[in-house]
Amino acid sequence: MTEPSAAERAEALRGQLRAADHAYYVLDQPILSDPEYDRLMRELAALEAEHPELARPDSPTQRVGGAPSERFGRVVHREPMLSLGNVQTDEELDELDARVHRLLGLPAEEPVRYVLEPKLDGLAVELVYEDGAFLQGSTRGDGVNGEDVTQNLRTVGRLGANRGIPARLAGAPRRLEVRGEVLLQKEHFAAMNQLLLRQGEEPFANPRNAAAGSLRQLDWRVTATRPLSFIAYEALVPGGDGGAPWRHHWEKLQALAAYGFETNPENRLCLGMGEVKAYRDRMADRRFELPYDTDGVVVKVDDLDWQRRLGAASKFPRWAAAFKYPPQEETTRVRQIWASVGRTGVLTPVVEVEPVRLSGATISRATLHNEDEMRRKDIRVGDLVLIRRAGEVIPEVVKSIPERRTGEEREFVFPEHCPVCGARVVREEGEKVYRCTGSACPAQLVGRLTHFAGRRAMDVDGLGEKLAAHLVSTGLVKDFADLYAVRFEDWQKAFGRNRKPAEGAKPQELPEKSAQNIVAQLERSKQTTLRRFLNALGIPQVGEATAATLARHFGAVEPFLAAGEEELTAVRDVGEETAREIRAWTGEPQNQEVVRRLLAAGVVAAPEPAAVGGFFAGKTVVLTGALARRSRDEAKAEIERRGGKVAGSVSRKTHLVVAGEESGSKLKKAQELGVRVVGEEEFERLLAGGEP
Ligand SMILES: NC(=O)c1ccc[n+]([C@@H]2O[C@H](COP(=O)([O-])OP(=O)(O)OC[C@H]3O[C@@H](n4cnc5c(N)ncnc54)[C@H](O)[C@@H]3O)[C@@H](O)[C@H]2O)c1
Ligand SMILES: [Zn+2]
Repeated sequence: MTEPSAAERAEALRGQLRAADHAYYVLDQPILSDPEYDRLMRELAALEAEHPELARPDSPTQRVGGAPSERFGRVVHREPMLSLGNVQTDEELDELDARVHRLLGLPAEEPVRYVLEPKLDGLAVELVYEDGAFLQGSTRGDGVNGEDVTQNLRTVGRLGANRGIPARLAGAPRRLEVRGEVLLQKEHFAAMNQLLLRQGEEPFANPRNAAAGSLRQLDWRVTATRPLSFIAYEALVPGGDGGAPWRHHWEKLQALAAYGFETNPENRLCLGMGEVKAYRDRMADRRFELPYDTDGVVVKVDDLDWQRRLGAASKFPRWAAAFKYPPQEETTRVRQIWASVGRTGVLTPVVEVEPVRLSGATISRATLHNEDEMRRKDIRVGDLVLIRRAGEVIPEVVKSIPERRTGEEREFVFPEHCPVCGARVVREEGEKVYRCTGSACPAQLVGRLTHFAGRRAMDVDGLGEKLAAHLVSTGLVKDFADLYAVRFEDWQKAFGRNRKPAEGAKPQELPEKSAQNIVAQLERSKQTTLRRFLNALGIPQVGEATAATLARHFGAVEPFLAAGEEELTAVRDVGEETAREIRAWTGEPQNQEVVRRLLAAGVVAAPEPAAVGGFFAGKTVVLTGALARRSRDEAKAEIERRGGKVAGSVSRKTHLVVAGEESGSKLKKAQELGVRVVGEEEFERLLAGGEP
């Protein structure tokens, strides 16, 4: 086969991009991930730059958005609605700043004033007001021709999602064109998808598509049922901004708020690139805390006269650009699906995917919560799927892309028998999940053991799934208490199996060392807190939070074991069902016996110590880059639980910087200021109470 010529490749890329544009802008159901789309776009732009004879005025590199759908009336934008150029690195940001200086003839040392705004991940609309009244509203469309969605827009904000789109403005110029983003807040998105599911309709892949799909309805009454919000970020007056009462973008934003629009409280004025970068870092840290999705920050030259002088190049203004975050979504292929059996016997589909980079980490597994979800999303082995990671550690499988199937894909069938113990698998009436019915299922026991040893439970480092599986399969461990009775030579054997000794090491040295290690870990784990201990037991309905409540209430193991249903119900935040489940567990003589043996082995479950005096107490910590073991939120919660504070940017007041994968400018800053920097391993050690 011969390589396609540049002309053929360019044509193929244009075809792919046009199809993707149609799916994304017109149908609101994308068939590519954003990074895939961006890669194709960059390839095409590079080809066209290298071979100018291949450039076409109608190429996707030259055009904004997609063609407006024929289903809507047409609105011609008086001023075209442009896209935003992309910058991805510090160097590109500096280039942007240098270009602004050059084009305006400013001295290099004079800092430019920029307005920084979160890049909202919704869809852009334009609203026309005359004499203060809302006249017409439209989508961006192809930048010049938008879709008339006036009626639909009138309903935005009616459900109280935010102020929405005001019907009348206070004190606005005679004709005013307002631009901004229609979006769905994350919680509204989740609730809306739930509702769509219950009605048997197709849920949306992400809040952006949901906002676009909700607004671009033929029947405005459907739009009215969707909790859409609007945030304004641009205002134009015919005759140039000369006819308008403002000279700076920042003033425009203030004016928009005064007219009655919601503007973004996160917007900031920044002087020079140092402040621009600091803002970007701060927002990157906080992005998952914001109530809506953002996919970057937008940098805009503040001075409107300068904006005019800078103008635009094809589809991008030269006075603004978007700094995009690492992608949250990617497409990848499903290699395999299998059912994993958890500690409560629930079978969960585990989806193994071809490894991809996602918000700063390499991903090879994704979750589907249960069979219903797998069927609904129609995920098959061999499928290309869209996966999404929004703050959590393991990403979620969002959808399959049936448009890109080859016919080789296979559906995954849930086994009728437990893949581990062979017992029957049942799905009870009204239950969403399949469960292994084996009362002595080793997989369940392995699940319970790893939970018991988990970081938030007894915290036995090194007792993972593999080791637990070995202990169970050899019969060494039948319950938690057995763990503390395993003999040293059995640990050695456990570590010796299937292992090649390390290069240069004497045989047996490695297993011996590992055995010493685990014994030390187990010994250490005996000094624990009641909260951790109760969590470790894996009592149905008792997670970390309930364990903490119970620990506070009872203060010791014995009164907890003795408590009847009524007393348990009286504990704050413990409902009747939970109380019943707890009592059923503690009422089981076998369970009582295991607890007694644990205590006899030397486990001491003390009441929670006050959080003072630990390493993190009173310290300010900055997190940067992606951590592999915890989400940002979890890491933050752990630090706060120990009396520390998490800040967004590095300063002289910072005590510690935790640097995960792909940490950037904050790491540099910390090194400049001489702030202590630790990696993930060290951070975990400090959290576990290790010596600083
Ligand atoms: N997955 C796909 O198949 C597919 C198809 C087409 C486009 N896309 C995605 O869309 C991108 C191109 O879309 P685009 O042209 O809309 O560019 P863009 O989304 O990169 O940037 C322009 C848009 O940013 C938005 N925006 C958000 N906050 C803003 C603020 N504070 N100020 C100004 N504007 C703000 C506006 O809607 C504006 O139209 C691609 O890079 C790709 O990621 C994906
Ligand atoms: Zn089983």
